[in-house]
Amino acid sequence: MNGQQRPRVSVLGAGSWGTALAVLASARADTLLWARNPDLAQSIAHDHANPRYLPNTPLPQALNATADFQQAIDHVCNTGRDDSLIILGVPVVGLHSLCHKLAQSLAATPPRGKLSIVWTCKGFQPDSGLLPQQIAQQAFASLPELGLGVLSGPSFALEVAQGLPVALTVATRHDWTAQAAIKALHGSSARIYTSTDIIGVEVGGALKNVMAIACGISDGLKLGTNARAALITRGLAEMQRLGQALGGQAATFAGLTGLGDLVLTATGDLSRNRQVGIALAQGKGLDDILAGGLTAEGVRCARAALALGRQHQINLPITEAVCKVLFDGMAPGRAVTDLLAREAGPE
Ligand SMILES: NC(=O)C1=CN([C@@H]2O[C@H](COP(=O)(O)OP(=O)(O)OC[C@H]3O[C@@H](n4cnc5c(N)ncnc54)[C@H](OP(=O)(O)O)[C@@H]3O)[C@@H](O)[C@H]2O)C=CC1
Ligand SMILES: O=C(CO)COP(=O)(O)O
Repeated sequence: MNGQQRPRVSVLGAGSWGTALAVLASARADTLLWARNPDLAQSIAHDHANPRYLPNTPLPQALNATADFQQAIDHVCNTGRDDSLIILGVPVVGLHSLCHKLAQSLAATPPRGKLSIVWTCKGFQPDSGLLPQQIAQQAFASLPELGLGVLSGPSFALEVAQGLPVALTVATRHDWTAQAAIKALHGSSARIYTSTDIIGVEVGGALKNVMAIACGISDGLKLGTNARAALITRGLAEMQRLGQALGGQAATFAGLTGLGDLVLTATGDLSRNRQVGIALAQGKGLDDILAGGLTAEGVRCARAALALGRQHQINLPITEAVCKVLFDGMAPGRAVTDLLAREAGPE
């Protein structure tokens, strides 16, 4: 691709996943990564390193970074092209404020061509139980010309930043948004699949983190691989029950963003949610585990998932057990005993 043909991408949020996606995009698109911390932006732009979130991982020279929010918006708004893309790389707790900041900026400087925005966070908003798509739709309600979607799937940031293969799904109702994500990311190391089931994709991403905590607890207690397989399978059933009640499609949960991400996160030691479960099983307290600012979305959204389950009269026994360990001080071993002691029932 020459400079004329390359699409433009801005990634907002320079944590581990935002940075890894910016690395991926920089091979195919003119990519600008926005970090709210000026020192981090400087380090990415000049030293080609993100020592806080991806230590010991050299970043491509082609990847540029800034702490100037408006510069990141102008980068994709001034093109007059229809494949410009903004990727939101912040956790669910940061999504509301980032979307509103972005909406303000786009209202003041409207894009010259079609602009797509995809978010990458996995979870429910802790207090409201809102899915990311609901947060984004509210924030961008006055800008109906934008293409909105979610990018999700089994993907540890470190492996993506190292150029290892990955498959992701972009779920959107706009074909041109799917095409923008494909143009920016689909290539030799990344396969991008498309979907229109935004709710199914988002519920899979949210619930797999809770199940990864459960599997971490089980593995930390050394309950064996049979127990882990049971948790993954019954966790998938829980995910699908809640997801369908919220409007997701059954088939989505067997795909990359459901089963795929569940298997990765429940078994892969790079998972922070799994690490939380292991640490809980070792007797560590939640406050100590999260003290360094660890992003473990399953902790933040487990309660919201349980509340949604109750609201829709969906039984979520594994989620409930995880909540008891996380927030009610129940010993991990006791939570397992209680799960096993339930009445027998049809699968
Ligand atoms: N890491 C991974 O492997 C993957 C993560 N995800 C998902 O991506 C999301 C982000 O996770 P991840 O990158 O890992 O998290 P990290 O903890 O690595 O980074 C979080 C980033 O978000 C920024 N941030 C937080 N709140 C705000 C806000 N209000 N406004 C602007 N920036 C904000 C932080 O900025 P600062 O440094 O200034 O605090 C930081 O750059 C999560 O939902 C996660 O589940 C999805 C797939 C893979
Ligand atoms: O979402 C992820 C992989 O797809 C990352 O998992 P963790 O947030 O548990 O590290």
